[in-house]
Amino acid sequence: MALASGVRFAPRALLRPWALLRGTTLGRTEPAAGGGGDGARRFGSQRVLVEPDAASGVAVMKLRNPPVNALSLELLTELVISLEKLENDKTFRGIILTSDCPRVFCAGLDLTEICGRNPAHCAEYWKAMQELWLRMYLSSLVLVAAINGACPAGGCIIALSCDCRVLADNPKYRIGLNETLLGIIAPFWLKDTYVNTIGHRASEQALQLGSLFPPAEALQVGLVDQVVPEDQVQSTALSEMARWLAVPDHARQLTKNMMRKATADRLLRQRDADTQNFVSFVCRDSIQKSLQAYLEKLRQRKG
Ligand SMILES: CCCC/C=C/CC(=O)SCCNC(=O)CCNC(=O)[C@H](O)C(C)(C)COP(=O)(O)OP(=O)(O)OC[C@H]1O[C@@H](n2cnc3c(N)ncnc32)[C@H](O)[C@@H]1OP(=O)(O)O
Repeated sequence: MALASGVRFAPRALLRPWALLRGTTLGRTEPAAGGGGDGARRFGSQRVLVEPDAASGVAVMKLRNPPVNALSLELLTELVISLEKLENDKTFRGIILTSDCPRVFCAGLDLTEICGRNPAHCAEYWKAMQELWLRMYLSSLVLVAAINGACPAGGCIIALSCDCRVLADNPKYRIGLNETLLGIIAPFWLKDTYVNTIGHRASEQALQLGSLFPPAEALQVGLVDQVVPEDQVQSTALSEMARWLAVPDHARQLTKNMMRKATADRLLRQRDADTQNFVSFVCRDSIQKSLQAYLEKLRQRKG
């Protein structure tokens, strides 16, 4: 993790996700709709669409794991790989992260990955979640979240790992860490990310109550930086990106590292213990029952 002008400080090789991608189309490059030159070619995978613009050095990364962009093991893996690809390509200085699924930015953890699964699977899944958070939180690129849908729990953590958040002004698009409402507890690094963003007292309240904030409240508490009409989310995210890219990379990167390193190091120091805690917690019968009941409620809510 050497730190110097233009040097990337994101931890690398923490996970070897390639083996998980059997049958996916990661790395395929195709012309973007209406595009022509190299700068308009898009790439990505089955669940992550990347639209790079080499001229501006900005890539738009779209989550597309319908119906709700739940963070399945495959989606986590493909996100990590797409991020790594952009981090390693000196053409790119920023990523706008958004959803390709209508009305939902990201529904958080894919509960089917931790319901009725064996401890080894839960451990593999949790390591992939840690990996994504570490990579996003410490990314040397500017990450702007263009939040065009509901953003609970793990979805909120992904947004909070970005440098800036623009939320569409729709009362249905609520954002926050609602873990307690599922009968589960946010681990310390989710809590730390929350505290770093909205402060201790607001986090204390919001975490215990499992609050999901509608846009105006999310803006007021500092969970998002801008709330704009839905059709302006993308353009506002681009304007924000321009503001962040106006700062010399090395100064911005070193400052970001200074602000975030201690929080990330805390997880890096106790990654295995955190995984064991997660596994032993979610594998308890009582927790499995709550998760199952929550999933059932979600399924019945439909229609
Ligand atoms: C112990 C350590 C804990 C660590 C941290 C955990 C963080 C987490 O992320 S826990 C996950 C928390 N997530 C949620 O509470 C979100 C639940 N989902 C929703 O509230 C809604 O689905 C939505 C607001 C995101 C979208 O609403 P919409 O009406 O558009 O869609 P639905 O009809 O509700 O859902 C469609 C479909 O998707 C299934 N589904 C929804 N969320 C999840 C999920 N997180 N994991 C797996 N599956 C999910 C839902 O059951 C529906 O499935 P069916 O089509 O089969 O009925």
